[in-house]
Amino acid sequence: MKIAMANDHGAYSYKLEIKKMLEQEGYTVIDCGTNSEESVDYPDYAKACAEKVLSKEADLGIVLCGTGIGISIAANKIKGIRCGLCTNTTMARLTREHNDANILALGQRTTGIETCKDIVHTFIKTPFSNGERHKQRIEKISELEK
Ligand SMILES: O=C(CO)[C@H](O)[C@H](O)[C@H](O)COP(=O)(O)O
Repeated sequence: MKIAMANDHGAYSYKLEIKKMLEQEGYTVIDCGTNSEESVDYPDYAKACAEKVLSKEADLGIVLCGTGIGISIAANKIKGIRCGLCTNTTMARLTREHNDANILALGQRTTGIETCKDIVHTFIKTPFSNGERHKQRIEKISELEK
């Protein structure tokens, strides 16, 4: 599985730690930056990750900023992206099962690293439930993009 990752300066160290974990587990990580703690604008990195997911170069994406809020708002502006900001594993499971989220958002300043690692594992291992009611709702989200 290929996973695109992108972050702003507020989540650089979490990106490195989660990227290392995923690579050690055999996942391919496409690192869309940023790669320092120099201040940057999170929408640029949300876009970079979203492009990898939409082009299918990556199966899923993970975006990180201080809270996960800014970068998830930006990612969700991009047509075809369903980005779920998660602070626990139940949210991670349900955003895959119910929303078929294709990008996970995490916050370095708000969520502990061990929790984030558990969230990442749950997110990438949980399939969409394929439930009819969920498909219908996701179709309605797509309608909102038109
Ligand atoms: O978008 C955010 C707030 O919801 C993120 O936490 C950003 O990382 C944050 O705004 C960056 O703030 P900074 O003061 O420029 O480090």
